[in-house]
Order: sequence, then C-alpha cells, then structure tokens
Amino acid sequence: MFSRSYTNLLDLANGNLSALDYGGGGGAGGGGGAGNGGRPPRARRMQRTMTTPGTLVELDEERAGSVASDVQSSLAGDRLIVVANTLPVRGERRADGRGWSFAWDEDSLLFHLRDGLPDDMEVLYVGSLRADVPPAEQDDVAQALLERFRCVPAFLPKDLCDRFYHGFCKQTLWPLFHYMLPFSPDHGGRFDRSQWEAYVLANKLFSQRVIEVLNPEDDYVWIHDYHLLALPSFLRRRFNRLRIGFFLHSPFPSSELYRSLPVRDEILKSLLNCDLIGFHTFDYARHFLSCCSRMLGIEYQSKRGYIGLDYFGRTVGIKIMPVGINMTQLQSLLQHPDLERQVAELRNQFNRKTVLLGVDDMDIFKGIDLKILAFEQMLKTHPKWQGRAVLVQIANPKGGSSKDLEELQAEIKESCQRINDQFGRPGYSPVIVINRTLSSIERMAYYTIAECVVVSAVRDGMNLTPYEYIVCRQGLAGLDDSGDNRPRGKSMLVVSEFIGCSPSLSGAIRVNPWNTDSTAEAMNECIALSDNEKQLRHEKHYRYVSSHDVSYWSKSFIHDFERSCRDHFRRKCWGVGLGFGFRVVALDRNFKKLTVDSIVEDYKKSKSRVILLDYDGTLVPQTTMNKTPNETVVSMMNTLCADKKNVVFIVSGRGRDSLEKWFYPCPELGIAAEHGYFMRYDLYIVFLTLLQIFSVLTFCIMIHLVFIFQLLMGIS
Ligand SMILES: O=P(O)(O)OC[C@H]1O[C@H](O[C@H]2O[C@H](CO)[C@@H](O)[C@H](O)[C@H]2O)[C@H](O)[C@@H](O)[C@@H]1O
Repeated sequence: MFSRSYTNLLDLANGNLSALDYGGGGGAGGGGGAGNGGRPPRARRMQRTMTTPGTLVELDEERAGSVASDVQSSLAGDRLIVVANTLPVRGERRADGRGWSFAWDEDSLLFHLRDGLPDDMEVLYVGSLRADVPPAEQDDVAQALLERFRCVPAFLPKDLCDRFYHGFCKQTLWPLFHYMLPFSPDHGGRFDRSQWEAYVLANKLFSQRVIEVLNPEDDYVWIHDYHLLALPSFLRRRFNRLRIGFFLHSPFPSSELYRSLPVRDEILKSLLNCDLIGFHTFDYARHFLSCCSRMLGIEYQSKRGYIGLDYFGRTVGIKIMPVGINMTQLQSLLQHPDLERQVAELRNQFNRKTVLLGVDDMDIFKGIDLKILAFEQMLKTHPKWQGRAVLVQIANPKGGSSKDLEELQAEIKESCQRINDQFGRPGYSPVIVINRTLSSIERMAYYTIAECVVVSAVRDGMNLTPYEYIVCRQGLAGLDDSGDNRPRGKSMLVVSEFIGCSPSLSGAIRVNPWNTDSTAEAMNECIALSDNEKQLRHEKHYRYVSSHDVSYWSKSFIHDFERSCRDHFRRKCWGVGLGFGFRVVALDRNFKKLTVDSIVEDYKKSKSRVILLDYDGTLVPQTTMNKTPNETVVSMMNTLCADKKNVVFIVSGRGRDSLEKWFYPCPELGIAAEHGYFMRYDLYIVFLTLLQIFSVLTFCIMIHLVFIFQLLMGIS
C-alpha cells in the first residue's frame, strides 16, 4: 500500500520497496499493523520551495488565493508529521545477525498521542533510532521502518550524535533547563561552541528528513522537546507557510537562568518560527514569555483565553497543557494475567510492611538521594515505622555517564548501606534500590502494593509516575461499573513542588525536596492518614488523571494548532534575514510593499506633506556612541524644510537640550522632544499649516451647507 509519504521517499530512494520484510522472515516484530498502514492513499501534491535562505521573496499571490479557499476548519484527512529525537520504535539486531526486527515502543508518549487525533489523520514519525545501524544497512532499515511503521529514521554519524546529544543536549540544555548553570569547572568552565554547532547541524539533518517526506501545503509538523529547538528555523526558511507546532517536555527556566545561555537569542528566534508552542505549566510559559520580552523586546497579548506573541505580523500561539498517560494501555496492562501473580509475590516478599515507592530515571535532577535521606529521617523521628516501613526505589538506568552521576550513585549506595545497617534486621531491609529497567507489568505490580509514591525531583518537566500509580491503585475497580459494592481505591502521594505535575495533584502532599525534615514529615503523614482520607484524595486524583489522559492532551494541542494556522494562506509572506535572524513577515493581503520609485512619484505629486522623523536608528545609527548628527543630515533637514510644501518634525524620546543644540542650524525644523512633552516649531509654519487645515475645513463646511440646502429644497 502506497501513501503520499511512501511515494515521496520512493522518488528519493529510487530503490526496490516491494520487500515487506527486511532481514528475511519475521521482520518488524509485532505491531506494524498498529500504524496507519490500512489508510487509503491520497493524491500527492508536489512540494514547493518558497524562499531561498537570506533573500527577500514575495510569494505568488495566485497560489495563495487558491489555497485559501481550500482551507477547512476540520483536520480530518490531513497529515501530521511528528518529529522527535527518538522514534517510538525499538530496534534489535536479530539473534542470527541477519537484519533487524522492530516493534512499537509502547512506553513512548509519541506512540500514544495518535489516540487523540481524528481517525483519518495520517501520522508519520521522523526521529533517530536507539539502535546503532551500520551505514551499509541504513537504507534497508529506513525502507522497512517507513513501510511498516510510517517512521523516517534520521541516522546521525556517531561523532555528530555524541556532540549533539551527549554534548549540547545533555551538558548544556538539560542542566540549564533544570536550573543548573552548565558552565561548571567539570565542563571546562565555559560554553562549548563546537557542541552548539553540532546541535545546529543535527537539527538541520532532522529538517532534511522532514523535508524529504513533506507536503508543505497539507501537512502539520509537530516537533517535540529540547533536542530540536533549532529545527523550526530550518523548516520555516524553506517553507514560509508551513504549519509548525512545538511542545517542550522539559521545564523552561526562569529568564534569570536562561539569559546566561550564549545562544539564547538564536533559540528564542527559532522557536518564534513556530505557529504554536506548548508547555506543561503556566510557569514554564511565563518564563518563556518573559525571555521573549526581556531579550527580544517582544510582548505577548492575551485575547479570549488565547495567548499570542506578534512576531513580524505572524501570531505565535502559546499553549499550556500538561501531558497525561494512556488510560487504555494501562487498563489493559491491569488485566494482564501475569500481574496478579507478580502482585502476590511482592505481597509475600514485603509481608504486610508499608511500602513507599519511588520510580525515577537515574538522573541528577530526580532527587533520589534526597528521598533516601528523608526516609532515614522519618525512621529516626517516627521510630514506630522501624521494622514496618520500606522504601523501594526503582532507578531506571538512562545510559551515559558523568562525574555528577557517578558521585550521585556512590552517595545513594552509601546512604542505603548506612540506613540498612542501622535499622535493618534479618528479613527486613528498610531501603531497596532496584538499578534496572522493569517491565511494564513489574512496574504495575510495585504500584499496586505501594501505600504511597514519593517524587522528590528537584526539577522535572512533568513526571507521570504519580499518574500511573493512581490508575494502578484504582485497579480493576476503575473498569467495573457495577455500582456501590466495588472496592474503593486509595493512594497517597508526596510530590516535589518543583515538578510539572504538582499543580494538577491537589490532594498530594507537596514538599520542597531540599528540606529533608519536612519531606520526612510528609512521608509519615501520608502513610499514617486514615483510609477514608486516602480514598477521598485518591478519587479526586483519579477523576482528573483518567479524564486528562494523553489523547486529551494531543487532541487539545492539535485543535489549537489548527486554529493558529487557519489564516496562513490568506496572508502575504516575505522571508527576511539570515541564519537564526530569519523570520517570515506576514501581512494582510491588502498590503502592498512600497518601492522607492512609487514613494518618489507620490512625493512629487503631493501638494503638502508632513514628514515625521525618528532620531536614533533613523538619522543616526542605533549603535553609535556619538549621537551628534553629521553635516549631511543637517543639510538634508534644511533642504526638506526649504520646500514650502513640507512640514518636517523630529519626534524622539531624547531630551530637548541635546536635540535643540544639534538642530540649531535648522531653524525651520520642528522638534517634538521627550516623546512630545517639549515642542519647538516655527510659528510661521504652524500658521501656514493651520491655515491649510482651516481652508480645507471651510471648504468642507461650505459643501455640507450646500448639501443641506439642497436637501431642504428637495433638489436631488
Ligand atoms: O533523556 P532524553 O532522551 O534526552 O529525553 C529526556 C526525557 O524525555 C522524557 O521526559 C520528558 O517528557 C515527559 C513527558 O512529557 C516528562 O514527564 C518529563 O518531565 C520530561 O523530562 C522521558 O520520559 C525521560 O525518560 C527522558 O529522560
């Protein structure tokens, strides 16, 4: 089956795409059919390059008009290209070494976002694979992924990937966006420009993959997360009217942190090439808006609940919508036959002990060390829990290593040893750290037996651990509509106030994770609460989490995305600027670009003219230290003023003293200093101007009187 994307790549690859199973035999293991493979093909339109980087190009008006009439408010039948650093598929080399097998990554949020889209909206993914595919096999792998999963892989050379991902992403952006200045002695103490260059180059390679499959007039491109902040600029440069959306999954830091980034303007300007930018929380959006205001002088406006930034005539929408979990997937996992057995095994292992649970990536910002210290403190200040409470910490290894991470792991190990030595006894280890990635079912089993989940991250964009926990604790009760007799779920949460999900969980006990004593108190309070209180809080959370799931999030984003792009083809667009300064200037269709010739012609034809001139940036360069006008400017002013048809004024925020001194040699020039608070003008010119206005008014009044007279006399 051929879709538009398929045929596009076909043009490019020019190879044999008939083989459905790369590697001989089973091919992409399981799940290929979960894609959009069954959808009927649609006629493909040729893509058009609309501007050349760095030039000033007016788009062809006829085309804009014809497309405008095509624009429909519904998204049905449109195509969405989801771009992210990694594709939502897992790849593995076959055991026999011949080829690869692939499967959907059901833990990936990108895989589930399709649930919120219209049924007939085709989805295509562009991103890199987690597997290391040798160059000789890349074409075949790309072909298999496209056919079976609608995925377009971006293969970055290893060296580039290291400097892009392990370099700029993980050493600069990840710490900075999580409130840590990355320019520490560990990182050479300064900004590494070559890593930034690798980041830009990697983003460019992603843009090339997108462009290969893009139909710029039909497609929506939705970019995800901090790895691809430079991508909007590359796409906008090629396609002035392309619909570009972006969602940032990590936090956006306060402008006081962000402004330390040497490439701060480049990144902001690139994001402003989007049509809609999404954040999990109001705070992240607020930080972004204040960066735009403080660093680029761009202010936002809020109208009827929508926030927008005016960027050279284009409105860039801001969307605040936290992501959710996939309810359908979790509920089907809850019915998995293995779950019951695993829950029974864990219950047996923990033998009626109260389990507090942590599920985090092994990352320096997850506050795992702080959680363990708080648990130790709880055992000390509330000894009743000694022998009765256990902290189970699941730490997903994330790959990669750094000095910070090694130190953290050593500290965690040392703390666990100390606590277990002090409070442990035969058959009782108070702290258990599991340093491996658990299967989804194992994770569900731990959630099911946990009395409380503790998230003590010092920063996290969202964090969906509490959401998964709440749904698991609701268990099958959530699936059962049989009425009042069903068991009531209960769950308790201690969550850091520095994570994105915190504002949505009003029944959780919120803590400052840096305050070990108060986190210890919160842990004690959580597990000691009455069952009724735990149930009430749980039910409130469950109602929210189950109704604000991942499909709710993607549906809402796409709805606003479509709305933000609705009048794209009704505007006139010009691409201007170089590099990250590139932007599209969008104007109403009735606007005409002024040319010097037309201005000169109109100037000559006019009988009286008012000429208002700004000073800085108009008569003297903005950047110069010496603000005194040179002789040419003074002589030009006198030439303009000498023409009796002209009234010439300088309108400036500058003080009257300097302006008056500088333009002393131009006695007929009007000056409005300090934004018009002080005025200097030649009374003769004002008299002439007033006379002109007066004579025009007198003429108008006369015309009106004649008209009224005619009416009264019944003359038509
Ligand atoms: O480690 P990376 O490959 O660079 O990816 C960063 C993290 O991405 C995902 O987390 C982010 O998105 C989540 C959903 O919106 C959000 O809850 C979290 O706060 C974000 O950081 C992924 O879940 C993490 O494992 C990655 O480390």
